[in-house]
Amino acid sequence: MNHTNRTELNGAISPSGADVAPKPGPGQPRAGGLDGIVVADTALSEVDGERGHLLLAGHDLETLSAGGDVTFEDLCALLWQGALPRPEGRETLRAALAAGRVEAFARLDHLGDALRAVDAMDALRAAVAHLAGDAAPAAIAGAAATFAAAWARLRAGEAPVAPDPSLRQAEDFLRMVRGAPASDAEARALDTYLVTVSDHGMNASTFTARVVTSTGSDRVSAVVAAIGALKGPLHGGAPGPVLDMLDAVGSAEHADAWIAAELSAGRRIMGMGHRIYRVRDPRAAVLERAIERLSREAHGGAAVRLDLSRAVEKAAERALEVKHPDRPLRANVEFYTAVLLEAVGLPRELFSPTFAVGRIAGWCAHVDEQRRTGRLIRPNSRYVGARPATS
Ligand SMILES: CC(=O)SCCNC(=O)CCNC(=O)[C@H](O)C(C)(C)COP(=O)(O)OP(=O)(O)OC[C@H]1O[C@@H](n2cnc3c(N)ncnc32)[C@H](O)[C@@H]1OP(=O)(O)O
Ligand SMILES: O=C([O-])CC(=O)C(=O)O
Repeated sequence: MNHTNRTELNGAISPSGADVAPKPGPGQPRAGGLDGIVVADTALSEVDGERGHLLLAGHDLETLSAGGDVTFEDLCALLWQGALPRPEGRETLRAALAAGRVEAFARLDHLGDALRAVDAMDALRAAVAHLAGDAAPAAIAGAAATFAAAWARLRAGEAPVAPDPSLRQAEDFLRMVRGAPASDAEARALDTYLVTVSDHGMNASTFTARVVTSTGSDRVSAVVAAIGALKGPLHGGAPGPVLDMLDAVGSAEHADAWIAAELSAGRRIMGMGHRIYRVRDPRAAVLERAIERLSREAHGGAAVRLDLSRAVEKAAERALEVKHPDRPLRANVEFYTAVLLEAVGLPRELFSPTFAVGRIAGWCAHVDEQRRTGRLIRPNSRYVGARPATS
């Protein structure tokens, strides 16, 4: 490792190269998390953590999502082909994702016990692993929606619902999970969610997909590994626990006491904090607006949840500011993910797989970009174990 790289690694190794890990000062990154290290050039997304902006392939997320009519298919075109589609391109992608769902449904009886896993992310990981290694992005994305929905049906003791290839991914996913058509307002809210989580710089699961790709491995291996990374509670596993938290708090007047008890027990508040954002995650506001829109158009119940979540968010912000005055810990995307996905009628066990259904768009785009522009990703480690005794 050269001198520059030594200092880049979070200051974990001193500029002199000595094996000393200096204790980080207040607000300084700690060792081991690769904070601040650029591992790839990408044209897919930019996360501005200081100002709270997310750019998706040249489009500001807030602008992209403002009308609530950009679909997951549009976003796939943007990330996979570089531009939002014209109407006929939209139709091509809709058909490709629908074909992926239909092919996956035909495979359901050939997945061994994959869909009998107790955990939905275990099931999704095992089921996606059955796809052919270099399956096309739309085939993987469509299959993920079918597998996740089939898992939920089997878990509820019901038969999986066959896809309807005339529908777009968001409306068919809701239909396959719930066994009844979704309203237009619900499908549009889910589209906004899938678009919002589709890509996010070098997050842990995307990095995982790029590392796997960098070895020359195939697309499905990269996506399977990424699903494993997304599963963890510090990444895509947070929204289910956010809903558990809202249930446990119950009403706004209990929020401060509940948050204080969690923090004094040494637990983290799910849906709060972020590696990159030092302000509120801009996606939280986008999802909040989508929930408001949905509650105006269809679900009055979502408004009640929204009020409670805002109260809990404020209580968490206040308590975390006292506990970590040097480290802004604000709401991240997972906080309002929980409220939105509940409002469109998805069970909480399916929140992380639904995140994966959206993020697969980004993973597949990164796999292709890594193939085009990257090289083997292989950082260094520093040995701190025993050495043979010298005579
Ligand atoms: C899609 C996504 O992946 S968004 C993230 C979803 N995950 C969550 O919401 C889980 C809760 N949040 C967290 O655990 C963190 O904020 C993370 C993992 C998201 C980012 O963490 P990092 O940048 O690695 O910060 P790190 O883990 O170093 O934490 C810094 C300090 O803040 C504290 N902290 C960070 N987040 C939280 C939180 N949500 N609640 C309580 N304390 C927190 C840590 O305990 C640590 O305190 P210490 O210095 O006293 O040990
Ligand atoms: O960027 C991150 O580290 C986590 C995140 O918010 C995401 O993957 O959407």
